[in-house]
Amino acid sequence: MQGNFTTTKKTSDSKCFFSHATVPYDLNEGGSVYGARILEWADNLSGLVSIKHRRGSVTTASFDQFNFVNPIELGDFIFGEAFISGTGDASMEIFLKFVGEKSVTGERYLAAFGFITYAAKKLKPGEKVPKIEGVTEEETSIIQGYEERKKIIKEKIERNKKLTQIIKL
Ligand SMILES: CC(=O)SCCNC(=O)CCNC(=O)[C@H](O)C(C)(C)COP(=O)(O)OP(=O)(O)OC[C@H]1O[C@@H](n2cnc3c(N)ncnc32)[C@H](O)[C@@H]1OP(=O)(O)O
Repeated sequence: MQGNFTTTKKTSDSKCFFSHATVPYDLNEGGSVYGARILEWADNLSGLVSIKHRRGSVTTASFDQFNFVNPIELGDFIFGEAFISGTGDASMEIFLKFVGEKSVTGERYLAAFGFITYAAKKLKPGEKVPKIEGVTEEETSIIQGYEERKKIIKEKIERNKKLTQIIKL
């Protein structure tokens, strides 16, 4: 039986936050936070957001873009924030930012930001993931760019089909 499951949810329904004081375990040999640590936090945070948005199982489909803007030093605080920035039929795009903060002075800087796509698993026939509506000006503005980003993602998926045929196993 087919049904119309489409609803709209607000970014505030699924937005998630991360906070952490950097410790030696987080560092690379150069003394700043290891990029892969930030990617792990990012994937974890996006997983929470996408599960809360669809209230069902999900999987990471792609790190569409991730930008390391400023290094995070030992002792700095790091604050992450992630929200749904666009939805397709089965996919959810999550925007993330990580802001560093000097623990003593409170000076803040943009450490990293990016977009990750998650895909909903086990959708019922006719079911789509809920659409998204921004609450803050920042969220609404980022959501407005979704259609343009989705176009680039579709082109990438088509290019990847050719690439996967030539990648040797
Ligand atoms: C949280 C974790 O640790 S998960 C572990 C890491 N992730 C994995 O192991 C996932 C492995 N990959 C897979 O299972 C599959 O490739 C999937 C589920 C991601 C995609 O499978 P597909 O058969 O391509 O599914 P399908 O074509 O229906 O795509 C589902 C949605 O994902 C989107 N999608 C698929 N591949 C990509 C990609 N590379 N980049 C961005 N979006 C993608 C599609 O556009 C589609 O979105 P839409 O319906 O909103 O247009």
